[in-house]
Amino acid sequence: MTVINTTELTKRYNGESAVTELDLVVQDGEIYGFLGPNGAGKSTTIDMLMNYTRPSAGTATVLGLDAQQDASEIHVRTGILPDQFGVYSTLTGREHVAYILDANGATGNPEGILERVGLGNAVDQRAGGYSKGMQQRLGLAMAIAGEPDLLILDEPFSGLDPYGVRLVREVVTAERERGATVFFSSHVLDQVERICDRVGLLSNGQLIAEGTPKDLRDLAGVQTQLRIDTDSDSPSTQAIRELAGVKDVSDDAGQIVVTCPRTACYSVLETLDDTGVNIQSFDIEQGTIEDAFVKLATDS
Ligand SMILES: Nc1ncnc2c1ncn2[C@@H]1O[C@H](COP(=O)(O)OP(=O)(O)OP(=O)(O)O)[C@@H](O)[C@H]1O
Repeated sequence: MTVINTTELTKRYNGESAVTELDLVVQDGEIYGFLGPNGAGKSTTIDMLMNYTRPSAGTATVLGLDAQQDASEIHVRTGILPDQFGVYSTLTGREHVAYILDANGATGNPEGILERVGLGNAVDQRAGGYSKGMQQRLGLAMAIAGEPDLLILDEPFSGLDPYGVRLVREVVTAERERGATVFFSSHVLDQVERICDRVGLLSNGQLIAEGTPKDLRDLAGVQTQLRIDTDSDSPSTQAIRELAGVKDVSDDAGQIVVTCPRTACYSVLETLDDTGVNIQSFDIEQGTIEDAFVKLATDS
C-alpha cells in the first residue's frame, strides 16, 4: 500500500515557489528520509501532508486518505513530531502523553512510552523544566503514543546528544518493526544513512534525487579511498591500475592510495597480494551520503 502519495504538489508564498510539482511516493513499512538544505521545502511539504497549510496546486494522500478532506482521520492515525516542537511548561511528561492518547482515543501506558524515550526518571516532572534534548524526546514519545500507522518526524535528531541520537534511531527502527511507516526530515546524514530504506533529496522545492543511500552515493559518483601500507618503497601497482572500477592510484613511499568503488576494494587487495606486494595494513575511507548530498544539491 502507498502511505504517502503526492502529485504535482506545489506551495507558493507571495508568488515564490517553496515546493514545486512534487511527486512523492512512500510505501507501507518504509523508513523514508526526506533530505535537503535549509529552505529546500521539507517542512512546507510536511505541513501540506498534515493540512497545516494548503497547497497552491496539486494533491496529496496520506494513508490512502485525502490530505485536506480527511485531515482529522489522518491526524488520529499519524504520530507527528513537528518542527520547533514546544511543550506545555506546566504539564508533566505523563500528562503530555496521556493527552495525546486521550485525544486519539488510543490506549497505552504513558510511563512505559516515556521510558522508551529515556524519560523514565522524569515522568512526573513538569516539562517546562526539561532540557532541550528532554523536550525533543518528549515530542518523540507523543509521536509514538497510541501506536500510529505513520510517523512523521521533522528533524527528530535536533538538539540531542549522541545517546539521544542513538535512542531515536532505535525507536524509529522498533516502530517500523511494529509495522509503522516512518517519514522524517533530517540534516543528520550519517544517521539517515544508517536507518533509511530510501531517501529523497529536495533542493529548491524540487525532488532532485531519490533511492537507497547507496543509490545516491552512486548517482553522485562518490568514491571510496583505499589506503594500503606496504613494506616496499616502490610496490608494483600496474596490475591494480587495470582493474575494473579503479579510478586513480597513487604511490608515496610505500603507501598506495586507490580511488575506486567500495565493491572493488577486495579485488585491489587480492591483486596486490597476488603480485607479491606485502600488505602491512589498510584503511577504507568510504565516500559518505553527505558527500553525495552536497554534490547533488550543488549540481542541481
Ligand atoms: N509561512 C511562510 N511564509 C513565507 N515563506 C515561507 C513560509 N514558510 C516557508 N517559507 C519559505 O519556503 C521555503 C521553504 O521553507 P521550509 O521551511 O519548508 O524549508 P526546510 O527545507 O524545512 O528548511 P530547514 O531545513 O531550514 O528547516 C523557504 O524559502 C522559506 O523561506
